[in-house]
Formats: sequence, C-alpha cells, structure tokens
Amino acid sequence: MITTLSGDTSRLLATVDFVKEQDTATLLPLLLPGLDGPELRALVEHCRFSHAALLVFPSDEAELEAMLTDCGLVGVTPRQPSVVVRERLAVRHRRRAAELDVGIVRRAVVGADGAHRMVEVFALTVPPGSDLDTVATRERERQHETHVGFDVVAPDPLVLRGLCATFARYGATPDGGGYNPHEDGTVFYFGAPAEAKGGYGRVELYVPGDHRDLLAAHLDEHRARQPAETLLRLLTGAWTTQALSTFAQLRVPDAMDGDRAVGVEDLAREVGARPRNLTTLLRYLAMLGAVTEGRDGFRLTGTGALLRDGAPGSMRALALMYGGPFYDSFAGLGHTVRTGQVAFEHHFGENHFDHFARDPLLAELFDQSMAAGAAMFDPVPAHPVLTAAAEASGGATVVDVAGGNGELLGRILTAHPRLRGVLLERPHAVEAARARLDEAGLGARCAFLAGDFADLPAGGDVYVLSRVLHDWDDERCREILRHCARAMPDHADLLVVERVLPSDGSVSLATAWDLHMMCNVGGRERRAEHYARLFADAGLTLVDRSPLPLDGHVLHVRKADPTTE
Ligand SMILES: C[S@@+](CC[C@H](N)C(=O)[O-])C[C@H]1O[C@@H](n2cnc3c(N)ncnc32)[C@H](O)[C@@H]1O
Repeated sequence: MITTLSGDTSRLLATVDFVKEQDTATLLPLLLPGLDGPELRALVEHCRFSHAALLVFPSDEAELEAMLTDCGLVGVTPRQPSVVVRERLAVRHRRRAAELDVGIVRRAVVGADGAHRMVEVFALTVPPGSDLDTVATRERERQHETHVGFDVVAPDPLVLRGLCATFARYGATPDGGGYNPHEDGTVFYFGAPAEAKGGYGRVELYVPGDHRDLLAAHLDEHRARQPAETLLRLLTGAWTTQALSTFAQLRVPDAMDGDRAVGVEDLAREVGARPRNLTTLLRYLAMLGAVTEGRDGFRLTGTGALLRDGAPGSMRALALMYGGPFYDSFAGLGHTVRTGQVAFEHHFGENHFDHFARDPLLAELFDQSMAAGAAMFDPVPAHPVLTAAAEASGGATVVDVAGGNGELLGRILTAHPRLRGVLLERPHAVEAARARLDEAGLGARCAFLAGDFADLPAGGDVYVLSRVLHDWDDERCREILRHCARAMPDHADLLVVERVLPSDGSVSLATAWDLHMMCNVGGRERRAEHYARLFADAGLTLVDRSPLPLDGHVLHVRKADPTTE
C-alpha cells in the first residue's frame, strides 16, 4: 500500500513540476510535433496552458489531503464529485458507477513564467482490501485520465474552427467533449499524435461560452472513429422520432420558452405528465438539442421552438405525422423492399391520400405537415417566369395543379397583385384551400376547382406542379404531364417543384425522401435526367432548373417545339 501511495505521490509531484516548468509556447510543439513558425505563434496567441490533470488512488480523503500537502498543493477548495471520470471508469472497467467514489480537487500552481495554473487531481478512493486495486493498477499503466489543458482566449467561431483544424493538421484526433451549462463552458478533447512528447496523450481545449454547434462537428468526427457507438445511435433513431413527437403531442414546447427556465414540476402539472418521466424525456431531448437543462430547470432551444403550435415555420404537424401514421407504416419497410407493395397501404388497407381524406383531422394534419416544409417555397414567387407573367399586359393566370392547402399559390398571389390563380385539388382539399386564401384576402383573385388531374383547365399562362410528381410512378407521371401539356397554350410555362436526387452521390434530403415516398406513397424522388425523360415523353422539354431551400429545385418546363422532335 505504501509503495502504491508513494507511486501516486511521485506522479503527482512530477505533474506539479511539469505545470511549473512548462509554458504555452514550449508545450504546444511537444504535443503537436512539427508545429512551428506562424502557426505556432497564432496558436500561442489564442491558447493558454492552464492545467495538467492526473488520476490517483488514495485509500480515503485524509490520505488524498496528505498527498496534496506533500506535493506543496495547499488550498481550501474542497473535493467535488466527478461524474464524467466516474462514468468513464465504470464503462472501461465494467463496474457499476455507484461503486466508484471519484472526486476532483483543483490546486493553484505558479509557473516559472509567473503564470497562474492549476493541477487537477482526480481521485478514485480505493479502500484497503477493496478489489478496486485492479482498476488502479490498469489505470496507472495506461494513464487514460491524464491530460493537459489549454484555455482558449477570446474565442469566436472562426478562431475555434482554425484551432481545431490546426490540431487536426498536426495529427491530433477528436476525442469527445461536452458543454457544461453550470460553468457555461465547452470542452473539446483531442488525442495527441503517437509521436507527441511530454508524456501526455490527451489534450483539453476549454472554451468559455456555448459552442455546441462546433462541438457537434467535433463529436461527429470522434464518433466516426467509433463504429459501434455510431451504429447504436443510428439504431435508436426511432426513439428520437418518438421523443420529439411525444414532446410535440403533449404540447410541452408550448409551455416552455427560450428566455426563462421552467422547473419540471410546474411543466408536468401544466401538460398533464408525471414529473419523473417528463424529466427522462427532457434529458433525452437535451441530448438532441431541443432543450437545455440548467440549475433552474429546462429551456427551449431554437430547434425545440419549431415544435410549438402556430410558431412561424412550425414543424409540429410533421412531428405528429412522422411519429404517428408514417411511424406505423415504416414498420413495413421490409415488406415494401421485398414485394414492391407500398407499406402504408399494406398497413392501413388503403392509399394514403384516401386514408387522410376520410378523416378530417388527419387531412388537416397532412395539409399542415406539407406547409411545414414550405420554406422550400420562399424563392419561388421571384422566379423569372412568374415575374414576367406578372408584368404581362392584361395580367396572367397561374394554375396550381394539386395545390394542396394553397400555401404556394397564396405566396405567388401575394407577391404579384396582378396575377390571378386557379387551384385544382381533390374535393376535401379544395375547400381547405378556399378557406385559407379567403382568409388571406386572396380568394377574389382565385378560382377553385374540385377534380382530378384529368380536369385541368386549359388556357393558363403558368402551370405549377409542386411536390406532386414524386407521389407517383413513372406511368402515372407521364399521364399527369400529358394532361398538363394538353391544357397548356403554346406560350405557357410549367414550373415543377421537387427535391431532385443528386447525380454525383452528394448528400441530399432527396435521398431520405426517396425512401419515404417508396414506403408510404408508392412514388419516388428522381434525378434531373429522369424528369427530363418524363417531360419529353409527354411532349414537354426541361429548359432550366434552379435550387430551392431544403434541397428542393424548381424545374422550368415548356412545350417541346414539334419541329425539333
Ligand atoms: C404532396 S401534396 C402537394 C400539395 C402542394 N402542391 C404542395 O406542394 O404543398 C399532393 C397533393 O396531390 C393531391 N392529389 C392527389 N391525387 C390527386 C388527383 N387525382 N387529382 C388532383 N389532386 C390530387 C393531394 O390531395 C395532395 O394535396
């Protein structure tokens, strides 16, 4: 035992000497071999060597205090519990966290350069005769909890990105981190490269303030190096959908705000939930970034606020759809992949349009969920085809084919007071659109037609097909497009709004929605070339395409010139 303690004491003494002797400019090149010149100077300007940390194994608190005193580390700061190191030890050594008593003590040291630094001492209590001896032996050998820390001075996102990039360039690898709301500080951990000198394998950057956006990218890189953890996170994606959907369904976001923290007891009373279970849900949502947890309770983030009923750009309806009917149908994805049948129809016994049309509440929810993705429409009214139509003498008419609840046509008519509109929809939907556009004071400039694609009115100047073609297979798309071509005068334009699958394999929301359309609707997302072929089959031609938010595109289509066929 005495040998053990003296071993820890000598490691602690070495740490104290290290903190006294080192300074930022000498330490950084030891940790990041090759770092030199202007890059070293830039790093020194933005980071300050602040502390070195180690883990020791006293038999009780008195022994820890004696060890600190022997090493000249006097002070009054008491030992605090260290949850993070305790959890890590529990995972590493397959122990229950409750059986590990881990504390942290910080003591001040003045460096040879006059700078004030700290020695951070983590202590796992190993009572005499305890089987934790094996943990202590392995930890002393491997030194997992030993690290050196730097404070980042005057951080801003550019500086932080630069620091992380420089650490990466000199071989350091992301190794986790976290945001501490009690201290309002963000920690980025790095593994030092194998050729690092100085005896420290782990480096901590402590950044005052909340930098969770950058931390997320840092943690993603860390996760990418941990395939099992990555897979666990992916496999539990259904929990994420359900947690967000439940949060929205219970209207918890409506009872919270971003300015003021609210205690769980009050919140639970207001939304009719059990406080303990609501806490568990909120802690999970804090991990996802929908809320934050502080000393006084929980606060809504900007992301969580999008789940409030009626908030600008609210996505509450989407949360209820994806956590409700589409959640149930997605369980049949395997059926769709095996048989080619639509899982939604297999599960509910009917097509999703018919299913929603039969239930007014579901129909309204579907309309609202389509409107939740309407940020895609923001640039559409400024499309050159619409601005030109708005300037035409005598005005012009825009025909929105299967225009849903009138969200897009409403925006177009609002932006261009000289345009008239026609909205074609199935009977249940056309009434909802009429009510909405009447309420917006646009009803007088708009005609409403209840019918089918075959009932498309002729003589319009601009036809719009927004998020319609992706609902159908190629054969039905050709049919719909032929109806459009028949109705369109030679001068007319057709604007098709869709998510277009990238041809270069880049990441796009279209890839996710391709799966959704296949499973629930029997439709698909398509590449631009695929759309171009469908247009050509219907006597139309793709003229141009421009990007929209949320990975959408607007495809400009005209009637093909028969002489060029
Ligand atoms: C995905 S929504 C798109 C709505 C709207 N264009 C938008 O972008 O928000 C597809 C619309 O097609 C309508 N629809 C389905 N079958 C139809 C048919 N046979 N004739 C006309 N409209 C139809 C549905 O009622 C639904 O509103």
